[in-house]
Formats: sequence, structure tokens, C-alpha cells
Amino acid sequence: MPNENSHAVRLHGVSIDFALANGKRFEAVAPVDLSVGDHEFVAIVGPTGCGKSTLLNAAAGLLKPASGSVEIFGERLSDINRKAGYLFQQDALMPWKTVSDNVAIGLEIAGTPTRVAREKAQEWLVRVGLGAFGDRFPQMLSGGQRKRVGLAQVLIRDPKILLMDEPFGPLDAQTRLIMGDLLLKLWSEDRKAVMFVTHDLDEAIALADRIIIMSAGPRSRIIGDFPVTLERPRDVGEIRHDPRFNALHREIWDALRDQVMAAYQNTAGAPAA
Ligand SMILES: Nc1ncnc2c1ncn2[C@@H]1O[C@H](COP(=O)(O)OP(=O)(O)OP(=O)(O)O)[C@@H](O)[C@H]1O
Repeated sequence: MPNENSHAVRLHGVSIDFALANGKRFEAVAPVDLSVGDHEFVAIVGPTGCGKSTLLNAAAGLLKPASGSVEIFGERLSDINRKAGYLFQQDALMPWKTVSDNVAIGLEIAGTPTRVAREKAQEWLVRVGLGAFGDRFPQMLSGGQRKRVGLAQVLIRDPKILLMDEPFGPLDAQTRLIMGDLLLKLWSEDRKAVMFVTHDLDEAIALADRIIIMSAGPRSRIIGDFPVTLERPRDVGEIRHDPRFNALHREIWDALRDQVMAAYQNTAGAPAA
């Protein structure tokens, strides 16, 4: 757990609700306290619709909490979180720009001269294993290659915090493992604070320092906070065979199972609001 002075992200009594078309409000997330330490990799796991993305959006400054506050490195967030880079399930590549231009654009918008931005983009493409792909267009890439470009696109701006929302969700199982290894390799270089949303418990254990479990919504709460003490560096495929991995998986799944069932029951019937 981070100490008081080293929080990258701190959600303090944050609740989030949404206006519905019928005039009522839907209380998605009940007041939640959550801290992510600087250099800490935290995975957020919970049943479908429990509010994982909502919480991430609050940390990104994209959603204003109904109550409570969001602090980023000790400062109250009142706008977009400019210290964070955001990687979604769907990539944000512009089809009319080359891969290299897609990676360089974040720096160019921030005022970096085009030549320097392009050089840095090429460096990042090499780091994500796509050094020879800079002149291609995104639609010429596989799903995994597009994810690599997405990672380069975010990391080139050197954010202090990474907010990742099921970033490898659409990929096949083998490519997910490879992307997990790549993410850990890049993360280990400077250990940015990470909030990583996933519904995949195996992925969460393999990647994270800590796993936060959310209850089924509405008014979702944090119901578990599990440290992952498996040593690093980790091999995302191999670590799953470690008996400690399996023991932790069982322990967390015991906390999660009922919530997963509750989530299906909640969405099967009448509206919750
Ligand atoms: N703009 C919105 N208006 C109304 N309700 C919303 C809105 N956005 C999200 N919700 C509701 O808030 C709850 C939490 O949604 P959220 O997308 O955060 O869940 P999640 O845990 O990320 O789900 P999943 O794992 O399925 O992606 C859901 O019940 C969803 O229907």
C-alpha cells in the first residue's frame, strides 16, 4: 500500500451516478476510497457493468464524481488528468495517418518539432517491436500490432500514470500473453503508476502488484484488496503454473464468484434505478 505522500491517484469517497432518460439517476458507484501509489501497478477486477471503466474515467478526469474527490499526486483534479495516458479497448489510431505519424502526433500537438517527434516515434516503434512498420497505415496491421502502436502512442508522451481499460480485450489468448510481457517489460523501465481494468483474473494476477475487487452494481463498492507478492520480472505465460499463482487465484475467485453471479441476475430483470 502506498504511504500518504506517494499517491499517484487517490479517490476519496468517490461516488458516481448517471442521469437516465426517465429522469431518475442511476447510482453506478457507491462512495469508494482507492489509492494507487507512484510506481504501483494496480489491477481493477469485477463483474461486468460494476463500474470499473467508470472509476477509471473518474481518475482520467473524464467523469465528475457525484461526491468525493480525485487527487493526482496530491492535487485535486478538476479537469482532464494531464499526467495520465489512457489506453482503451478500442485503439485510437487515425486511419489516414501512417503508423509513425500516429505515434508522433501526441508530441507534435504538445509543440515538439516534427523532425524530433518523428525520430522519437521511430525509437518507440522499435521498442514495441514494429521498427519496420512506420510507413504502413493502421488498417494494414494485425490487432496485436495495432495494440503495440497504441502503447507507443501513449508512452511516447511519458505520462506519469497509465490508465488502461481492458486494453488487450479484443486480442486472442496468445497475443494477450505476448502483449502482457511487452507491457511488463516497458513498465519495468520506469514503473509508472498503472490502473489496469480487466475482467480477466489471470491477467490481473500476472501483471499487477495489487488487485482491487469491485462488487456487482448498482452502487458498486470495493470488496477486496489483494497484494500480489510474486517476484518480478514475471513471464506472463509461465507464472500461471506457479502454485502461489493458483492459490491467490482461488482466494480472489472466492471473493469474486458471488458478485459475478449477482451481476448477471441484476441485469436480467427490471431496471435497477
Ligand atoms: N453514460 C451512462 N449513462 C447511464 N449509465 C451508465 C453510463 N455509463 C455507464 N453506465 C452504467 O454504469 C455501470 C458501470 O458501467 P461501467 O462501464 O463502468 O462498467 P464496467 O465494470 O467497466 O463494465 P464491463 O466490464 O462490462 O466493461 C453500468 O451499469 C452501466 O450500464
